[in-house]
Amino acid sequence: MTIRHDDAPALPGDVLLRVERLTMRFGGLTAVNDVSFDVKWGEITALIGPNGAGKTTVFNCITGFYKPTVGRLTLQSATGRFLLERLRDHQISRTAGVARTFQNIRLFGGMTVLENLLVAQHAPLMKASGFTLLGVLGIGGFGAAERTAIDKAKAWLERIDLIDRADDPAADLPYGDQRRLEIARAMCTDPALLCLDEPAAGLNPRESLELNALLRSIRDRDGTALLLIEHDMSVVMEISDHVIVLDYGKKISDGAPRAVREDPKVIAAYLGVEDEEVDEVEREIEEAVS
Ligand SMILES: Nc1ncnc2c1ncn2[C@@H]1O[C@H](COP(=O)(O)OP(=O)(O)OP(=O)(O)O)[C@@H](O)[C@H]1O
Repeated sequence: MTIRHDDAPALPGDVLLRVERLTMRFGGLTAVNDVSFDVKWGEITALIGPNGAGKTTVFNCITGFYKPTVGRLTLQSATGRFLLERLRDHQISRTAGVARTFQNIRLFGGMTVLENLLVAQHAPLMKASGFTLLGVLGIGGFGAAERTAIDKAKAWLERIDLIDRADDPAADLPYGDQRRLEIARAMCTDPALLCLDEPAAGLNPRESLELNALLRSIRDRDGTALLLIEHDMSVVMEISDHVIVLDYGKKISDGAPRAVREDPKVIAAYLGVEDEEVDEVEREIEEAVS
């Protein structure tokens, strides 16, 4: 069945995902409150904010883990226009082309590094088999599809410098390598949008630099847009093109990294000051920069 939502309004050509008035309530708690933003093609967009600000909840709404209480999530890619809030999570990943990684690494630790990248390509392989045993045994296009899958997996292992570890169990890799493998696994599905939940968490400075290089190359070489939640401000400021800041479920700032970093509302949120003290923070910043 082809899923397309042609009744959704067209987005400007440079916008891949438009989040409009997104609200998510859990009983009496409003975790995300009337949040709107765009994710553009060819950009790395960072979603930041203090603990409990609602970042993961926004991710869970975009990727279909939660059904938003209110809001429209329009994704417009080469394969069509989709209203994500109407889709189930597997449709969002397979049909709309949204891939994600989690805060905690979720590789198949007992499988080899190569197998982890082949499992990610399960859907096209099964399609090539015609979902029949004869298909899997090589009648029809399965053999060619399998070779394509292996070639793609190997190309990604070359790119993340893990080709020499292809036959080792994924669990034996150092933490930073597991992170990059998880990202490569997500990229094996050829996503239009890659959502990364705290990709730099737990990395040492060298691993963090390798991660930055990988994320930039995904943006520049693969043309995949990235949306990431990140607490490490050096990573956010270094690689993001666009930053959105949440605090208590509301968007408080949205713009280029430098502008957001100097926004008094953002500084106040991170310092944990009350709303009425924001003016004071603003004055202090102005005095400091003048
Ligand atoms: N399934 C849920 N049921 C009830 N409350 C939830 C649920 N998921 C999240 N929350 C609440 O929603 C609020 C926002 O949580 P969320 O995890 O989205 O924040 P976050 O910005 O990702 O935080 P962190 O940086 O600590 O991961 C929190 O108060 C959290 O306790």
